[in-house]
Amino acid sequence: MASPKRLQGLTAATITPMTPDGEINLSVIGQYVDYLVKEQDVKNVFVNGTTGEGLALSTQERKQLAEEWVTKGKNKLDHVIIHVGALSLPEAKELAKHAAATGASGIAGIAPFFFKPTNKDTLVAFLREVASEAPGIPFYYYHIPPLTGVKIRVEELLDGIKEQIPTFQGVKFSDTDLLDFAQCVKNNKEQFVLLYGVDEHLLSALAMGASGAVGSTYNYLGKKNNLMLEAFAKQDLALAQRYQFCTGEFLSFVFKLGFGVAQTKAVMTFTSGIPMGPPRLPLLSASVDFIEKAKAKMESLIV
Ligand SMILES: CC(=O)N[C@@H]([C@@H](O)[C@H](O)[C@H](O)CO)[C@@H](O)CC(=O)C(=O)O
Repeated sequence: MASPKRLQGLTAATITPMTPDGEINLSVIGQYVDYLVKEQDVKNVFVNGTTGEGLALSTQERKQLAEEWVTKGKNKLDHVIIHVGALSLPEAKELAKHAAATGASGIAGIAPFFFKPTNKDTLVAFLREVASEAPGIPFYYYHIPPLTGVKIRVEELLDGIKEQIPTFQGVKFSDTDLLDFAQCVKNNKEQFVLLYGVDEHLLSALAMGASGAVGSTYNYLGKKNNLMLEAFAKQDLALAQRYQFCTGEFLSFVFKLGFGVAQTKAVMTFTSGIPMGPPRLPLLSASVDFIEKAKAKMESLIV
């Protein structure tokens, strides 16, 4: 599904549906695609990332999910980006090669985070080897220092990267360092796609010049966030703020209850009606108390 369109707008960081006994549940992916497209106006997905518990899945499971998303997304989704990052270089390369063979529109990779790259050159060397397994599709760097602990500034990383990685297309920037993000935009806006990944701050990133966003809340608040993008494009800042405050009100409420991937699965289950199942250990399922309170909050949201 190599897409001629440049990636922009919203991309849902997909959840990995699981059966009650913890197996991946491929049978609902088709329904999930239709829900995103029809109910949330979201036509781009980022598969096997943080929200998708990618690093908690086996290589085989990651491949099956990649295949299913590409197959079910055909003629419905604009972009299916497969996250192929792994701690082991051979595993990341295998996943990259596989994603390209399935027909994914792009691949992305995080920095390895057990043995960490200590400088830009070693990080680029790792990413280059991964990207070179999929020479026909775009590669995106997935920057998420709160989880990887790899804090190499993206501004520095992007300097000269195209010479090292010819398929380099952009960054999924999941960090709150808006100075670094702004420098990336200032230096590379024409050349690269710069996607922001902290949903509660998206409006600030749009003001900095973000090309779009990747995040977990676009699974269930995609429609409202699309309206925020529209309001921002029309320079209606007051309306854009109201939509951002709506996401903020929900997240600020659930953060106080304890919020992460497990809770995202629960929120998506009650919002979409598609069973997302439990998370995989060491994550634990959201409590009944969380689900009741989050559901009531979601139903009370107004713009
Ligand atoms: C740490 C984390 O999970 N961040 C999320 C956000 O969408 C996050 O859930 C949201 O901003 C709420 O904090 C995304 O950046 C992650 C993401 O895009 C992914 O799952 O690959």
